[in-house]
Amino acid sequence: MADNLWQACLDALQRELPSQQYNMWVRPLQVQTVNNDLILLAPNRFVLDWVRDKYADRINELLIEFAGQNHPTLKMEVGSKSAAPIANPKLELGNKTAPAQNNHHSYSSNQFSNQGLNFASAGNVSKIGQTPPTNLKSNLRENYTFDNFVEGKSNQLARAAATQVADNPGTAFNPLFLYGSTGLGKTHLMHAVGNEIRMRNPDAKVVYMHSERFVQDMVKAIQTNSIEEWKRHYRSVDALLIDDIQFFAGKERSQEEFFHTFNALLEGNHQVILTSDRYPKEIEGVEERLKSRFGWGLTIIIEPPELETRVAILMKKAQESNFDLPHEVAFFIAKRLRSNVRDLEGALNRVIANANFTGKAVTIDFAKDALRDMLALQEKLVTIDNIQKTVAEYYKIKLADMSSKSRSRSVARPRQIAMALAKELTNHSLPEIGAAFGGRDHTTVLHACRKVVELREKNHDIKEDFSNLVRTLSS
Ligand SMILES: Nc1ncnc2c1ncn2[C@@H]1O[C@H](COP(=O)(O)OP(=O)(O)OP(=O)(O)O)[C@@H](O)[C@H]1O
Repeated sequence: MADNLWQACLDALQRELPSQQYNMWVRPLQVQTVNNDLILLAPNRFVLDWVRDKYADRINELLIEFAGQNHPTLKMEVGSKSAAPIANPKLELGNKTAPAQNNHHSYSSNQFSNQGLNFASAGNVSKIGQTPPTNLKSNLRENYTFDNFVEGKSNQLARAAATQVADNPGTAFNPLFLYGSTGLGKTHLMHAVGNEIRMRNPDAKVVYMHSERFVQDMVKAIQTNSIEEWKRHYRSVDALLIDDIQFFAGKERSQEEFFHTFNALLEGNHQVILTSDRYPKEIEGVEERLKSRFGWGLTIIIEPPELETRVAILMKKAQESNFDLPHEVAFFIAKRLRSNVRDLEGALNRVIANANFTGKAVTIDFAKDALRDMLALQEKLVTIDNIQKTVAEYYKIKLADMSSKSRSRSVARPRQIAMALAKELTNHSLPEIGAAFGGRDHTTVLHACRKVVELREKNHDIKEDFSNLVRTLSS
């Protein structure tokens, strides 16, 4: 009965939530009933807090909807139905038979435990019956940590997933696939996981590698007749981090080797983390079977950071460099440079260098001057014209509808989105934007901007449309 009721809730949540959120937070929950309590068991505190915060209200509504007056009381606890410490093959240390294929949808009792148990054993797995790697360097960049990764809406899920993986390597989400445009922190997060794993278990073999380097290494191994050894080395690591896997495109032999390495690692519950500049299915020139395997764990996008996060990143980076960056200057830079954290960093470094060199006070005018060419480039990239064309194409409406008087929803909504984008992505004033949209009043633009903020909160499709458009326009 409770199972049916929970299943109905699950079905509804699956329809309502973006799949990655559903897979990440809702799917791992187990249900138990005691008297008239419906107890959701979360695998750890982190998931519990998140679900309680974000989804408990909605779950309650669904319970009332499906069970009516006598609906059970919703409770949440950390725990698991199958309390017996089984199910995690990594704990069976002497066992060399391959464990069942890891699948991110099947969570076992101790997969999410924060005890580090899984990992301690993962470290041992590579020592059993295998030659320890001798020539694989970890290549981890120590300065990419969770501590100095600034969290915002755009990267919150990715960061949370990365934290889970660092807590439970090999079992939480395997592989973890992070994708998004260039310079948004994918590499940083990947190293942060690696560093965290190493911090907890200094013996862990964590190897970071750019995919191009992986290919080069493999070619070299073939040339020197050492491919077998090469394979053994890769397959014995506890965590393999491969960056920018879109560079595998067209390299069939490397894909083949990677496919086998990847399977071996997953089967042994060793962690794999991958990044790419696009969604796995969209990577051209990579075999279907490999792409589909990329999606076995958890696939998460990192979006361009919103204004507040951009300001926070600048302030944090300035602080790390012991540079006193006035808040309004950070705000000015963040407002002008929108698409990419790497550019933000570049801008900040330039301001710091100029300030040190000239000894002048750091004001908005100073920053304007120091960043003149960067700002000019950005201005040229995003124009209202461009926004109107892109949005019209995206929604398959006529460009003329951007300025028309039509109030039909199919036209008015895209027009409002285009106005909001113009406000967000250009430096035009509200009256200027109104003028460009068929001579509308600035209050109409303001209304559109507010409406779009509201819609992005409530409506997943619009949220996604908006992000897609920002990405297209900013890249
Ligand atoms: N949220 C963040 N907080 C702090 N620094 C960040 C954040 N996001 C990105 N950065 C910094 O921005 C720079 C670029 O990030 P990174 O190299 O991780 O991007 P990427 O997404 O891997 O890009 P590419 O696809 O080009 O490899 C790095 O120096 C990184 O530290």
